[in-house]
Order: sequence, then C-alpha cells, then structure tokens
Amino acid sequence: MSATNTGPVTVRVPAKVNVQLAVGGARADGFHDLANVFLAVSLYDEVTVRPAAGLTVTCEGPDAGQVPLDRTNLAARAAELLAARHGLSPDVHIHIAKDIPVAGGMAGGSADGAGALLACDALWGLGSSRAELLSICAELGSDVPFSLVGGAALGTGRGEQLTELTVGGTFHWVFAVADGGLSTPAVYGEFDRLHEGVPVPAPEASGALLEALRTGDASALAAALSNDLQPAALSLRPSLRTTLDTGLAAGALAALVSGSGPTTAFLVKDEDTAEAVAQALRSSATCRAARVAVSPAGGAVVL
Ligand SMILES: C[C@@](CO)(OP(=O)(O)O)[C@H](O)COP(=O)(O)OP(=O)(O)OC[C@H]1O[C@@H](n2ccc(N)nc2=O)[C@H](O)[C@@H]1O
Ligand SMILES: Nc1ncnc2c1ncn2[C@@H]1O[C@H](COP(=O)(O)OP(=O)(O)O)[C@@H](O)[C@H]1O
Repeated sequence: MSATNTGPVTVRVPAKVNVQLAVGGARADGFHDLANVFLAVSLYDEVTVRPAAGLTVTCEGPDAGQVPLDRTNLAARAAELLAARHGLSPDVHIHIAKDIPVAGGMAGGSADGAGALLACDALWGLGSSRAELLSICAELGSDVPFSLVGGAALGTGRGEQLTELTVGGTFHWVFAVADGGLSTPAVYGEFDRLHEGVPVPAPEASGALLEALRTGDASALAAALSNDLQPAALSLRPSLRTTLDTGLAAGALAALVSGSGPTTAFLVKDEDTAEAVAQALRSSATCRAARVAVSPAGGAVVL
C-alpha cells in the first residue's frame, strides 16, 4: 500500500449509450437479465476528492439541482463502501463537476460512483486491484462496472458482468436531452406491464451489431441498433417520438432512446452531420439541449 495522498484527486468518467439493450423477463430478485451492449461516449463528469472532517458532497453544473447531496449519492456510497472494506472512516469531501444529463439514461450517477471509487482509492493510497474495484462497482449498481471500464462492452447478468468489445472506428452521436428525467425502475416496471402474459425470450447479443462495432461501420451499426426498453420509455413519455423523428428528418442514420431514457441518441455519419442534426434539434423545441459526442470514450481515469 502506498502512502495516503493529501489530495485533491480528480477522476474523469464518461457517459454511456446502449447500442443494444436486450431485456429478458423479470427475475425473482426484481432485476432483469440483459444483453446490454454499452458504448462509452465523450460526455464526462469529473469527480474530485480531498480529505475532510466527514463525508460531504457538492455538485456543480446545469443539472446540479437534481443531484442528491446526501449519502444516497452514488459517489458517497462508493466512498463509504471502499472505506468499510478497509476499516477506514470515509472522511472525504467529494465534488462532482456534472456534465452528464441527470436521470437521462446515460449512467451519470454510475459514472460518479465509479469516479469516486477510483479517486478515493488513489487518495487513500489503497492500490486496489481492478477486480476489487469492479466488485465494489457491481455492488453499487448494474451500470457502474462499465463506467469504470469504458470503451465498449457486453454486459450480461443484470448488466454487471462485462466482456470487453473491440471497436474498429469512431462513431459520431448527437444526444437530445429531455426536460425532466425518467426513473429506471419505473421504465423496467412499464416493460413488465407491456409484456404481461407474453413470453419474453432470453436476451442475446446481436452478431450483426458486434460485427458493426468491430469494423467501425456506422451504417451497419445504425441498422442493428435496438433497445427493448424504448417502447416502455415512449409509453411513459410519448413526446419522445417527436424528438426521434426530428433527428431522423435532419439526417441522422438512426435514432433510439438511450437506455431507460429520456435522453434520445442519434447516430450520424460524420462531425458535420452531427452539428447539423444538433442544430435542428435545438431549434425544434422538442428537447432541452442537444449535445454532440463521439465514441468509444475511455473509462474512468485519474487526471
Ligand atoms: C437501463 C440501464 C441500461 O444500461 O441504465 P440507464 O439507462 O437507466 O442508465 C441499466 O440497466 C440500469 O442500471 P442501473 O441504473 O445501474 O440500475 P440499478 O441501480 O442496478 O437498479 C435500479 C433498478 O433498475 C431495475 N433494473 C436494473 C437493472 C436490471 N438489469 N434490471 C432491472 O430491473 C431494478 O428495478 C432495479 O431496482
Ligand atoms: N452522482 C449522482 N448523479 C446523478 N444522480 C444521482 C447521483 N447519485 C444518485 N443519483 C440518483 O440517481 C438517479 C438516476 O440518475 P442517473 O444515474 O443520472 O440516471 P440514469 O440512471 O437514467 O442513467 C437520479 O435521479 C438521482 O436521484
């Protein structure tokens, strides 16, 4: 173990989009088995930790008002879990510079959990192995392991068991940020309601999608994108259909809801088209903001 750092330590962590989200039936534990193909995108939160007299959290950014600053914040929970595993007291101040939309289906909370974990590990000089960090991530939430790893990965189980994937090129995206969030459990609940009495097949990754990622072929990826939670998100937020149609009409190759939504994701062929689609979305008044990003982005990293 190396010596405790006097800090501050800052970690940058990416958002994600799910290029395939295949959802199985509800399990006895309330979760759903998934074939969840994650792609990290270049929208980032930065998590800074420094020694303090207790555990406190602050947050800055356009959505900061929607972020809990108590022990329910995933960054605070990460610090507590790591400290508990090492018999330490989580005496740390955590500051989140938030650029990832909140409750938007882009795993912003998961990003902060993974970021705080890596930052506290460095601050406290613990030198945890990747496997130890990933096991704490899985305890924090189904999406948290991917926030640590970044790049592209297939998540099975409830999404926490990762197999890293190769990506052969850069993909260009536009993200339309909706007004207000959608609750992830509510969207899974709506999925269950929509599938009542219907057999749900076991989720499987699409070979065509994995091949499109491997070759970096945006048109092939556009044809293979899928999200089984999209009908549920649209059922809870019907106005998202207009946002999807607006981006498609402006030249996107494909459009889908990002994870549980309500952020919508538009795959475009290049940077210029990304700017044009973002501009069309902004002037359409069908979303609160439109952000341009590329993938794959790297995972959590100490700056
Ligand atoms: C839908 C996805 C797609 O990547 O993310 P978002 O789009 O919300 O970011 C994930 O499955 C969300 O992962 P995450 O937000 O980490 O969920 P967790 O904290 O583990 O679980 C929150 C709740 O979501 C539901 N849940 C989550 C994962 C899963 N495989 N099955 C589920 O049914 C359960 O109701 C659970 O109580
Ligand atoms: N650090 C955090 N940043 C954002 N939200 C958080 C955080 N910690 C806990 N939350 C809670 O998690 C909920 C889901 O937020 P988020 O992870 O941004 O969305 P999603 O699960 O749709 O990707 C928020 O509504 C908030 O109550």
